[in-house]
Amino acid sequence: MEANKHRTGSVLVLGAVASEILPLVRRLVHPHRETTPFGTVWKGTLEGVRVAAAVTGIGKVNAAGAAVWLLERCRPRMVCVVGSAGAYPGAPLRIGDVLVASEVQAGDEGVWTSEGIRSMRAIGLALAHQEGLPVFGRFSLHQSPWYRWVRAVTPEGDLDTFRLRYGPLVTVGMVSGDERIALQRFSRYDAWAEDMEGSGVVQVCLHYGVPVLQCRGISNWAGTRDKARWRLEEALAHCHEVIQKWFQAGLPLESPENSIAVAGDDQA
Ligand SMILES: O=C(O)c1cccc(C(=O)CC[C@H]2O[C@@H](n3cnc4c(=O)[nH]cnc43)[C@H](O)[C@@H]2O)c1
Repeated sequence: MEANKHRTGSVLVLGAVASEILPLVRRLVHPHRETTPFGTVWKGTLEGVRVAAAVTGIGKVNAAGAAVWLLERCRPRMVCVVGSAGAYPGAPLRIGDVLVASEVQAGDEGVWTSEGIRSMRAIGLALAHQEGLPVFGRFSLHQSPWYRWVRAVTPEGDLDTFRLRYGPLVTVGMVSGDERIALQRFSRYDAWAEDMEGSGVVQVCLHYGVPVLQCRGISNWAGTRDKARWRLEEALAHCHEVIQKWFQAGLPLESPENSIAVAGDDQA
């Protein structure tokens, strides 16, 4: 609490379904609930930081729509997407790990011909622009001061019961339905895990110039449809453990750039 006593600005946290957001809502001081066209948003404070925590609905259209609606109204200093993801077999992840996205790919966009799939970059169509430069299907997050700050306060490695990893995610409209598709996607995208919302939110945030992070607990192997083999609750609990550490470390809402060295020193 002390670290954030004089902080201004708010953080917008987005999750597709209630179970991805409620662990955070339970920690909010004086939560106030509102309804949006996309779902519910709770507003309150956490560790002295104003937070809007919203359920968006599944898929990138719902997530992007909710992001626009809330960005317009809440004007947050930064956005954080939370939830679960399916790890690709072969990726350096275990079920229960937490993956913070170093980049998010828009996995559905491109051209699909009989000869194969061509990416947005290959066909020269930009999805957005950043500092005047075209951004195709890969949104890189690792250059942002926020990403560097979270890496400093929660370094990659073993925590008590799981591992925290920083690496690439891909967002897809159709989830991998079997291991063959999951393996194909692992080699096509060079991503470690897939989700269904991330790129939609990241793309919207790029248009608004608002920094964004994505933190997901690995609940399953992509391609595994049998929910009995998923560890959703555990993955979400671990994801929220990581987010909680960021709040406790005093999210640097004004200037993450100036706080990186300090955060790094804290880990020494
Ligand atoms: O019914 C299925 O076969 C099936 C397979 C994968 C995912 C689902 C979902 O309903 C996912 C909902 C939710 O969770 C995220 N998520 C978690 N694991 C995965 C995955 O392996 N592939 C894609 N998304 C995943 C996703 O972001 C959704 O919000 C159903």
